Amino acid sequence: MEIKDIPEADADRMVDFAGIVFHSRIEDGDYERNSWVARRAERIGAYDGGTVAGQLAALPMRLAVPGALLDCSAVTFVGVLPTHRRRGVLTSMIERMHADAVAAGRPVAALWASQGAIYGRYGFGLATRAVGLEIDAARPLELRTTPDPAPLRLIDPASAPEILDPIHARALAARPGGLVRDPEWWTCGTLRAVEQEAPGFSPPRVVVHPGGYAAYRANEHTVRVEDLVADTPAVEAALWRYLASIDLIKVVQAPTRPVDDLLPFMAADPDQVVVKNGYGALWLRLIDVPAALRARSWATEDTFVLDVRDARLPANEGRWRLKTGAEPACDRTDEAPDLTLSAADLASVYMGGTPVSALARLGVVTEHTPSAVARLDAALTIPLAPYTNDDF
Ligand SMILES: CC(=O)SCCNC(=O)CCNC(=O)[C@H](O)C(C)(C)COP(=O)(O)OP(=O)(O)OC[C@H]1O[C@@H](n2cnc3c(N)ncnc32)[C@H](O)[C@@H]1OP(=O)(O)O
Repeated sequence: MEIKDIPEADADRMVDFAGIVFHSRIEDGDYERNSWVARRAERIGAYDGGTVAGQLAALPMRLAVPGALLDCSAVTFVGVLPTHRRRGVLTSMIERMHADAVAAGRPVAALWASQGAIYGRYGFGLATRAVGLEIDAARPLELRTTPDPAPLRLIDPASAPEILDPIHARALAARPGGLVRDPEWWTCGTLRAVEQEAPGFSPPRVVVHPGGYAAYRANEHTVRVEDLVADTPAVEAALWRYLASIDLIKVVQAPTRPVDDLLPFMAADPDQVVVKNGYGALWLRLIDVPAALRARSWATEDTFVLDVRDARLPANEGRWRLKTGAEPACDRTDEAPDLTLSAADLASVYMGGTPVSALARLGVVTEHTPSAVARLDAALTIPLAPYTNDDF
């Protein structure tokens, strides 16, 4: 098996290949979108002679982490032919992706996993989670927060990048976990014409407030919210009120919302907003542990010696003296460790979405110095839970 680049001319073949491994029929509009993803990615192939037996795409993106935007390999389109599975093909492609990310100086990689059991072995940890919300819109939505009265306007999605991006940038600064979106990402990704998961729904509609926006699709009785961000709870209230009051609509579905979304608390009748499900969203890989730890902002001034286990990227392996606070530092040390943890678990806690204390209680993070777990949790604390709503 030879691991090498897939040429751009074969980008469409990657879409066909994805159809085979995911057992799906990719419809017209979605085909174009997938082809666009394959073309803008770094394309890694596992070749068995002239046949592609495995593929992996890595999109060069920027990921919002607490207090910073980090270069990130956003990994997608991963698949191995059913004829070649469980022979180490995926492992070889991940090794190549890791090497590419190191060479490009990207401190992190991220992905959405088709199955949660796959990526932990490669040093990925589940870093953001999401919930699905549903509003009963057959009756008026009463809210405990007074909606901001500024007027809302529907805009042409073509003008969305210019109008929405500054609002989205503010949201990324307030809440980590999302990707920086360029104009193409807005139009071909976020506001794509066809959404395979919502057959029969309208093209995207975009409603804008000076301090927020909502992008949604609708059919004759349902609004499906695809993206909603707001500077303040009052703007959030204005957007939810609008969505729930559209004529003929009986239900508002929001399949991907932050785990600490205010809406369930904001509804005057809590039974009117149902939390449908919770699920794992973004898996994060700290490609360069010290660079990632230096880059994020920290809630407390403290010092830790972390003993990091990373068999896949040995440059991360060993003891790191981490100084948190206004001027973070992270350097090699021989001092005795306060905590021992895997690179995957460090990735899980890195954006503040998983408590170190939970992992310590599971027995997978070892505390050598009493209170080190509680202190690290305090240093990692962020005001809003991390949230990823970028589909790739
Ligand atoms: C970011 C994304 O794109 S997610 C999409 C992932 N793709 C899919 O789910 C499509 C369908 N599945 C596939 O294409 C393949 O089965 C893959 C990509 C999941 C795995 O590829 P393979 O080449 O078979 O994996 P590989 O042989 O390198 O496996 C390495 C290890 O992972 C384990 N593993 C692989 N797939 C799975 C799985 N689905 N569940 C649990 N363990 C798995 C293997 O058992 C092996 O473990 P070991 O090292 O202890 O022996």
